[in-house]
Amino acid sequence: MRTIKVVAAVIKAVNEDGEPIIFATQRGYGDFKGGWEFPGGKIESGETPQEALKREILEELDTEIAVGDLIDTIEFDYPDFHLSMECFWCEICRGDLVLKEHEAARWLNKESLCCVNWLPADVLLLEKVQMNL
Ligand SMILES: Nc1nc2c([nH]c(=O)n2[C@H]2C[C@H](O)[C@@H](COP(=O)(O)OP(=O)(O)OP(=O)(O)O)O2)c(=O)[nH]1
Repeated sequence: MRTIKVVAAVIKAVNEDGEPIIFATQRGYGDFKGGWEFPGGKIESGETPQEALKREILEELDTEIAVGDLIDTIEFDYPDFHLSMECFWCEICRGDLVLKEHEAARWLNKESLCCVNWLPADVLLLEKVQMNL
């Protein structure tokens, strides 16, 4: 089975009540349309994961991010491919998270984190994100 290498950004911020929140996006096209994910995409040849993530977030959300620590690498078998997805904590440096490709987006806190219909692979990451919010 072919492996697709993807990087994903768990963009963290603080809301007006001082609570930590993270940014989730809903896919606007393709096989997984309507599913919720962490923004990001495929690593191109010659890129580090961090470079790929900065490029993807600039392309998809018109926003510059700082890439922090690796949260986890998710390994998941979809019917047609194996996904290897490196997920990083990120923060916004500049920009307003403009949805250029996604259908919708939400800021989620610890309690609402599991309220959206996450893609199957992402479910494996949620516990770690929740523990560290
Ligand atoms: N970006 C992202 N992709 C995810 C997540 N969870 C998950 O299963 N995926 C899967 C969906 C896609 O098959 C693949 C990411 O590819 P991608 O974001 O480049 O999207 P795509 O296949 O539509 O690619 P393309 O049209 O831009 O080439 O990883 C996630 O949280 N974020």
